[in-house]
Amino acid sequence: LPLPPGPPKRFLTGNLHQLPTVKQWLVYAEWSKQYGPIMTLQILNRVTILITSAKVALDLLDARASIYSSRPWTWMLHDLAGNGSSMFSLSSQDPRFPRYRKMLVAGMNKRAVGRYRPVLEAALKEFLRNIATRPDNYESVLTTYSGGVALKIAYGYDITEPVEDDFFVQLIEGGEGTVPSLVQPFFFVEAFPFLRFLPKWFPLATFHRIAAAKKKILDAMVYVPNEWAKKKLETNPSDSSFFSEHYFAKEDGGSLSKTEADDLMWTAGAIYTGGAHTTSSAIATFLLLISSHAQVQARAREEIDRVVGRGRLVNSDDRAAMPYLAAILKETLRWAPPVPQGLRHAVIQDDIYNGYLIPKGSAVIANIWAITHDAEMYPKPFEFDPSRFLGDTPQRDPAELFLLSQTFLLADIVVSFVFGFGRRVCPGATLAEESVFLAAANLLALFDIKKALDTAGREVDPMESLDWRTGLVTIPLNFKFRLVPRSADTLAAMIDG
Ligand code: HEM
Repeated sequence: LPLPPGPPKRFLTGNLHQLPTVKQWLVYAEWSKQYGPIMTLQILNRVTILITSAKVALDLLDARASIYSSRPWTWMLHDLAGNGSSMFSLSSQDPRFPRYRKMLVAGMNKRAVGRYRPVLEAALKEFLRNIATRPDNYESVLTTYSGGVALKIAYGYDITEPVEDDFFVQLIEGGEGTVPSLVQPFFFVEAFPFLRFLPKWFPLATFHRIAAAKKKILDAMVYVPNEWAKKKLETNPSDSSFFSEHYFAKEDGGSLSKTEADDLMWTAGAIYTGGAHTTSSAIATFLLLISSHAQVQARAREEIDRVVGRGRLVNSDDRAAMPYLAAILKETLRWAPPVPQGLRHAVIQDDIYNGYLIPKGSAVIANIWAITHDAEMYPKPFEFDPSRFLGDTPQRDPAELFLLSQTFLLADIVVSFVFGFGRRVCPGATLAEESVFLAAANLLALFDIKKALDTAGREVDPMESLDWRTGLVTIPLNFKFRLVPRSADTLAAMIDG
């Protein structure tokens, strides 16, 4: 059977010459207009299947999740950079996979997230104080918010002031883009593994030097917080976090086995690294969109004032009473999904779909951005229109949570599109939605979110200079907005109190 169609290949190197280096999700979406919703990208002996429609993604990654939930193995990431034990890289057939997922799901499901409420509320106040004074620095302020929540939940770590000097914040910021830099460009060692025996000093062995530099960063992101958390628990065993709960979980009060300690290190690391940049991307997009859609903003604020009044911050219990804000957040995630091409899946056995062969071991990329911009499912996909999720015939929620049993998918949720697919669906989705809701609702409650002004005092369209970061997690770059407190007294009382 043939492979799915795709751009024409060259002898031996296949599509190497066409491999996009920036904003791949846009390029793949463009190709799909010519080659259809399932395509092949072949580089030497490595096959990648690109999916750009919801139907194909759900047919394969959800309906056939038992064979499509692995990760492609790469020499650079798994072997040379030593990241094979990470949750994000682990094969679905590895015996650690169900153990990791079980720990993460138990630690990040709805009930668990409810217990983290005080953490979220403290981080929220810190965030509101920071964004009020440094709106132009939104990227760093947002990373501190989402990274701070993740660090506190994972390890019980409190970010220190000034945040620019906080070692863990720097680790998060420095770690951004490390994994994509190992898997997105094509390294010849992937096709010719014997190259890994080249000595490290050999002039053509640049890949060795890249892998070694990235290994340092990736190791630091897991080992350093792990050692910090262990030390902290020696002096303060009552501290509560994902880490401490597992550290003291032995019924007989004994210490963890090597395997248990390793599992804990990698799962806590997954919360830290998974949570650091994703939520911040969604909130940045919210700021971009809401600052340029005054009517949507006014309607959302009216809803918040009606439900909460002006005397307190919005909290998680208010969420159910705010359908319009819920629609805005769905539309934000649809308009710019934070992980636009998802994480690569891999298929563990030969499969056949619509007369095409999907060979065992192929990487499978479901282009989430293309799916949420499919005009058949979301008419006028480039318009920001929260009302598409309201009324009698709402369009499909791109981040819908379905409750399923723990045993079936090793997650208590299956989420459509924005949070990924099948057995790899994002275990942090509930926490993410909660953190984004709190930030968005309170920004609206406390500030008029306006377009920035130029030197002549005219409003600047934030879309004019807009760009997007290339990487696993994207974020809108180079836009400006203004936060005008609705009442300076209320603001001070709420966020300092
Ligand atoms: C708006 C915020 C977020 C978005 C859009 C998002 C999206 C995603 C996506 C698309 C995947 C890949 C799923 C797949 O392979 O099909 C993923 C995986 C993952 N996410 Fe998230 N995520 C978000 C927030 C978070 C948070 C807050 C955490 C942790 C606290 C987290 C932890 C993880 C982990 C550990 C994985 C790997 C799961 C696995 O490999 O089995 N994410 N996320």
